[in-house]
Amino acid sequence: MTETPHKMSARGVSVFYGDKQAVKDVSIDIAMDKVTAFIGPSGCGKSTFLRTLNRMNDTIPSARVTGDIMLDGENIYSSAMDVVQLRARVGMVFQKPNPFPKSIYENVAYGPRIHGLAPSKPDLDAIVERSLKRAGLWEEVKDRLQDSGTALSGGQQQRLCIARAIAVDPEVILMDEPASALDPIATAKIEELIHELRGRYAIAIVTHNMQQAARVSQRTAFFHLGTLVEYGDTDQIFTTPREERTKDYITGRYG
Ligand SMILES: Nc1ncnc2c1ncn2[C@@H]1O[C@H](COP(=O)(O)OP(=O)(O)OP(=O)(O)O)[C@@H](O)[C@H]1O
Repeated sequence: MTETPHKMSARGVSVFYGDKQAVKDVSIDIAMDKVTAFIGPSGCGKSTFLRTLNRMNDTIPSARVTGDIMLDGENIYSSAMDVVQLRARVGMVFQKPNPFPKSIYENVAYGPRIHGLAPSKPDLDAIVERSLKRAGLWEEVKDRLQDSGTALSGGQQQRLCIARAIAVDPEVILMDEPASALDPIATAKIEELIHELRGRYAIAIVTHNMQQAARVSQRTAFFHLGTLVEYGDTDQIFTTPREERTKDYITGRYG
């Protein structure tokens, strides 16, 4: 695999829901300047693993995580870690767009305001504009910032959610099947956006869609039955997988 600086490192991570183990002893490094795709058949644990990276599983009462996850060398599961701060540094975009039932402006302004990132109204306006521009939505909404975020199309709502994540200046963006609820045109826009965001943020994306993984990522991790079977450069995983199970999956033998 090509050498590159790491942003996050997981070591020996397991996740349990009650007695059931959903993720088994996963160790992986998430590159600073690349898009990492998590692929694998339904139920293999890829979303569960993604959620360990910003402690989103903390919100599920039956979930228990063991192992270590470091963000710039700092253990995110240590008691010293402020989870609210962590989720600003490691933002998340979900499968179903989930804007707040508030204006487009407020959706983006809320995070920077509560994190104290904008001392004045002009500062906040500038953050909102910059975030919407980076999310490729500004031109479509600049004249109606006070309209409700929920009145936008599905694809626009998802880009609004990306703008909301960007607004608090994250270091990592996690995306859990961000385009699976969208039509092909909206999906293509999200994929283009992922290309544009690469380099500025470390990005990890769960996708069911292997073509999408091949298009948007530089690294691919293949999960099966809770284990990380193979991790490598996307080109290698899709052309010369080392593991039989990876080959079976990418050639469509199961999943
Ligand atoms: N909140 C939960 N409570 C109990 N079990 C769960 C919960 N969420 C997921 N699981 C179980 O953990 C396993 C892994 O699920 P997960 O959603 O992480 O897989 P996935 O690979 O992302 O699948 P999919 O692509 O279908 O979302 C599955 O067996 C699933 O049923």
